[in-house]
Amino acid sequence: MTAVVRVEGLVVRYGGATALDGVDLTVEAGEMVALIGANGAGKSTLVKALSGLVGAEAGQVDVRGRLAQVPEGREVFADLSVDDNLRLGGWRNGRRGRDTAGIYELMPELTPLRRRPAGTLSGGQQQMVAIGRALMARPDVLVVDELSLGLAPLVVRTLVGHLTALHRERGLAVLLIEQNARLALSLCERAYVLETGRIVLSGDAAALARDPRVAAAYLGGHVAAG
Ligand SMILES: Nc1ncnc2c1ncn2[C@@H]1O[C@H](COP(=O)(O)OP(=O)(O)OP(=O)(O)O)[C@@H](O)[C@H]1O
Repeated sequence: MTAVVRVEGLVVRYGGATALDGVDLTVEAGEMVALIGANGAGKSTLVKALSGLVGAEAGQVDVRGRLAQVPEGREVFADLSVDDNLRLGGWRNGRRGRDTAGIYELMPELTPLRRRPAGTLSGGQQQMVAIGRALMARPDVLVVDELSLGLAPLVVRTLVGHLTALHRERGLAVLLIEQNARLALSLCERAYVLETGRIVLSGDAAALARDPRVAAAYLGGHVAAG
C-alpha cells in the first residue's frame, strides 16, 4: 500500500512546552483512520503540522498527493454565499475554482441553500459546506477536525453518510480527528490514541473499541459491543 500521510518521530514544541513528542502515524491511500484524544492531547497541533502551519523540531511529515482540511469550527465565510464558499476551496494559484455541481450532487441538501450566506446556515449545514469546500481541492486525503462537535446525533449521521460514501465510492483517504471516540472507532478501519503528545495505542479500530484501557478513558467505561 502507498502511504498518503506518513509522520515519523514528530516533535513539536511551543516555546518550552512539548505538544507532540515523537509521533508516528500513517494513512494509506483509500484508508479511513481515526485519531482520538482528550482536550490538549495534541490533535490540533498534528493537524497544523500536516499542513505546514507549525514546524517540526524533530522528525518528518510526508504528505503524498493533495491534502485538504475540514477545520475545527468549520470556518465558513459567513457573509459569502454557499456557492462562493465552495468556489474558494477550488481556488488555485489565483485561478477560479471549478464547477461546484459535483458537490451538490454529493450533498443535495446544499442545493436549495446555494445562494444563502453561509453564516445563516445551521451548524450541520455549515459542516457540509466545509466538507464541500475541502473537496473542491480534489484531495487524495481529507483531514476532518472534529466532525461531530456541537452537532445533534441525527445531523452527525447525515454527515457520516456523506463521508463514508466518499470513502467507499471514491476511495478518498480520511483522517478523522475526534473527541467522540465511539463515533470515530465505529467509522474507521484503524485508529491512534494520542495522550499528552504521544501515541499510546494504535491498531485495528474495532479491537481498540474493545480494549478496556480505551473503554475506561474514552468510552465512559463501556467496552463497545461487537
Ligand atoms: N500556540 C500555542 N502556544 C503554546 N502552547 C500551545 C499552543 N497551542 C497548543 N498549545 C499546547 O499544546 C498542547 C497540545 O494542544 P492541541 O491544541 O494540539 O491539543 P488538542 O488535542 O487539539 O486539544 P483540543 O481538543 O482542545 O483542541 C496543549 O498542552 C496546549 O496547551
